Amino acid sequence: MEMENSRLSSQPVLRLDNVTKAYGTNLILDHVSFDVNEHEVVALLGPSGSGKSTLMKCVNLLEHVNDGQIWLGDTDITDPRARENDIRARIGVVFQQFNLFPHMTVLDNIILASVHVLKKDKQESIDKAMNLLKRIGMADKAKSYPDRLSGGQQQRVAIVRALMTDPKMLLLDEITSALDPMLVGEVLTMVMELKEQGATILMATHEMSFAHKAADRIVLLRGGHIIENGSPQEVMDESTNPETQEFFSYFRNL
Ligand SMILES: Nc1ncnc2c1ncn2[C@@H]1O[C@H](COP(=O)(O)OP(=O)(O)OP(=O)(O)O)[C@@H](O)[C@H]1O
Repeated sequence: MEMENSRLSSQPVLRLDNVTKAYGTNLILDHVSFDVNEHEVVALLGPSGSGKSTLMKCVNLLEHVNDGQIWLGDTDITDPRARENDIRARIGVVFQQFNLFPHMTVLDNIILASVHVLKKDKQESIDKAMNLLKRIGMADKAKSYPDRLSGGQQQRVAIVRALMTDPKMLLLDEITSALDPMLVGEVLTMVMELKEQGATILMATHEMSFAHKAADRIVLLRGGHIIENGSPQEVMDESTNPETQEFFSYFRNL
């Protein structure tokens, strides 16, 4: 029994095991394996078209893998018997485009899944949402509609919404890419605060200096393969792999 417990406690929150994904004959992810451990922030980097979004979609069950497994704790979420709603509640997802419903207030957007999918008590959900909004200084926007908010505020509301189900981890897919550069900072500050509070995060990003500062580990994807998996220092500063150097020099020269 003790053995069993120690095995469970060292289990990663997310494990990709030889994940392979093709669109038709176009192989996008070729036996991709890596872990995200508890309280770890992992930045998924790679050139445009390298498969970052596809990988994120496979983890969020928006796409099916062709081969390999994705484990969320001890659940194989690629198993067709896995319950999609249960899994989605355990992973908080934020995408590049703010996906708030325009016809609903900020508060209604935030409590929607909690009340209608998880069937939580409405008042409890409202209290929780208001607490989260207070923490990011946006309680006064609860009754506003999304189009009255800046892009940065909308994205922070989307993060709050993702936190409502107390997910095991957050999946952040290019969450600052559609933002005016002036508004990127406030969203990244919120991600940094979540890291400091111990959140487990997998984020695809083009913000290299943020990845260097915030990530515990960098996973670099190229041509459907992981070519690096190490600390920001190892991967971004010290790697001698020419493909890695070429990728980061492109960003340094921007
Ligand atoms: N639904 C789809 N059907 C067919 N091909 C697709 C589909 N979605 C993505 N692709 C292809 O898969 C490859 C990887 O795309 P993906 O969006 O995952 O890359 P990415 O690394 O996220 O790129 P970016 O940094 O530009 O967002 C691309 O060649 C893309 O054209």
